[in-house]
Amino acid sequence: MKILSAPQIRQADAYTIEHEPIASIDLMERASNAFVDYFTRLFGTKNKILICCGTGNNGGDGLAIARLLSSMNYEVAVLVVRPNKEAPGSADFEINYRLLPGIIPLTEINDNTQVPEKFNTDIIIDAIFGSGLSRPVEGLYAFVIRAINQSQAEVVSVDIASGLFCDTIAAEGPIVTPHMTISFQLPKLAFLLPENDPFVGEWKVVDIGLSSDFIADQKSKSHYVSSSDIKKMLRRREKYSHKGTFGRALLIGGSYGKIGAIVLSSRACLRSGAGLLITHVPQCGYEVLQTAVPECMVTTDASFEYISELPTIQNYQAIGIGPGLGVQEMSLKALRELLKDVKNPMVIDADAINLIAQNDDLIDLLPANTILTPHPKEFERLAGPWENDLERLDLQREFSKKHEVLIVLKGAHTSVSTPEGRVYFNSTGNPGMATAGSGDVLTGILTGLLSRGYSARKAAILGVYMHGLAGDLAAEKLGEESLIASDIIDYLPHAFTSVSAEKYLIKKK
Ligand SMILES: NC(=O)C1=CN([C@@H]2O[C@H](COP(=O)(O)OP(=O)(O)OC[C@H]3O[C@@H](n4cnc5c(N)ncnc54)[C@H](OP(=O)(O)O)[C@@H]3O)[C@@H](O)[C@H]2O)[C@H](O)CC1
Ligand SMILES: [K+]
Repeated sequence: MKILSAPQIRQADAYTIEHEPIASIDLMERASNAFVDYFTRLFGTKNKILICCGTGNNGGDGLAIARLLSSMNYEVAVLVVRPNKEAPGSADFEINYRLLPGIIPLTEINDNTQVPEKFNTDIIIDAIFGSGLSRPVEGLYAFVIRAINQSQAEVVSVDIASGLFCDTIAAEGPIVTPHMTISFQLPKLAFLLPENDPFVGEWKVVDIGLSSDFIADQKSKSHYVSSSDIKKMLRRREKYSHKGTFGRALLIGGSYGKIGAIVLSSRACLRSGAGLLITHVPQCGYEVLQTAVPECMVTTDASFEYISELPTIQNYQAIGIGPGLGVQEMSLKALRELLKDVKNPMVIDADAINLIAQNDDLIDLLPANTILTPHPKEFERLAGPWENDLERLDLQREFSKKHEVLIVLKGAHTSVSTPEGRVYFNSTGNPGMATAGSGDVLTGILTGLLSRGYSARKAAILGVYMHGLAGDLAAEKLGEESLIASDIIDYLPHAFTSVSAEKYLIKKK
């Protein structure tokens, strides 16, 4: 799913009005109906609702939503914020203003003295500003937004929190801090920047039927990975296949006290479809691996405690290195040798990333399209510091372009950047997955998918999605609090089957 900028969204709006064709007031009605449809699934008629409206089209939506909810027996009141008494609202705001039934209490606020300290209601629907915000909020609007934020009510924003820009980090000036945002058609970039989290809350995108042709034609550097994107990517295991067909994978890692990391990667790699897995560990890991993962073959290093040398690396479709590796001098030497010899894209994680960050010569040795999977601290070691999330995103894109690698920056909505400078935000996963070993599992999945013959871009997007989906399915059963990395592996089969089952059902129809 593409992420469009605020001007592109405005153009999509105009294009739809002209080419569907549909009157702009009817498009507003469609958007308001889509909002109400989702809202009424969450909140019953017992709630007292206050709808705070600006006088642009976001406010117009607010008025239409008030009318629709009132017709469904919700107890609704409307507050219009209009600093200049004489200034008319947008054309569609004014139409909906005239259509507002008399039974809905309507208050207009024109100056600061009229703003209550806080609002006494169960739910506030925030429709002051939407995608048309053009500058930070001040004056009367700021007073109202502060009162909204101080209220005990559940706050639901229409399209985007009032005061938040669609395409960037939070500006100066007050911004509504909603519990939920119900947004139109496409996610906004602002929803995916962690520091905006207080101004987004939970979010849901509802379809309002903007032209899909127009959206398909738009250029966008940012994408939100949806389940339908994933269904298109997932391959079927062919009937006439054998374990060689699915590729040979090699994992390198583990050190004394950290063999568990490479065990997790190995198990996840096999669960992600690798035909054959060889895991290279220091001698202390031999028995552990053979016992914990009987499906993989194990080669051992000359060293007992650390990786100090390379195994044979020919004939592998994919190599992953890093989990549990440590940053010993001898492991650095082995990594350097590996990077000099290897030709295919690899997966680089954990201490292998740290070693690359500490040794400037290594980054240029990485084969094109190698996937690196840093968490933010590791990425900072690689690419340097940033001021805010938007800068971090730019840094990630630039790093990928400059070094021709994919960066999987782990976190909520893990972002995958490609050498072309595109960024794909993941839509699965939960806070329960912030647990020891979760990253080792991801490395195994990515190595497994690469060995299956997926391109690096597809392996990264698909792998991150499946990792998150397995975590979500595990959390559904086990809860987020107790989730451990092994649970993610245990639920990987369910993740793959849930996506592929849907995919093949669609194909058969
Ligand atoms: N395509 C869609 O998704 C649809 C969206 N709809 C809804 O429309 C809004 C966008 O509406 P728009 O009228 O463009 O913008 P807003 O309602 O957000 O606000 C515009 C007015 O507010 C003024 N403004 C902007 N920033 C400030 C500020 N900081 N202080 C005071 N006033 C401000 C702006 O004035 P300018 O001076 O900038 O011209 C406008 O007067 C979208 O979010 C959806 O909710 C449609 O209903 C359906 C299709
Ligand atoms: K809003």
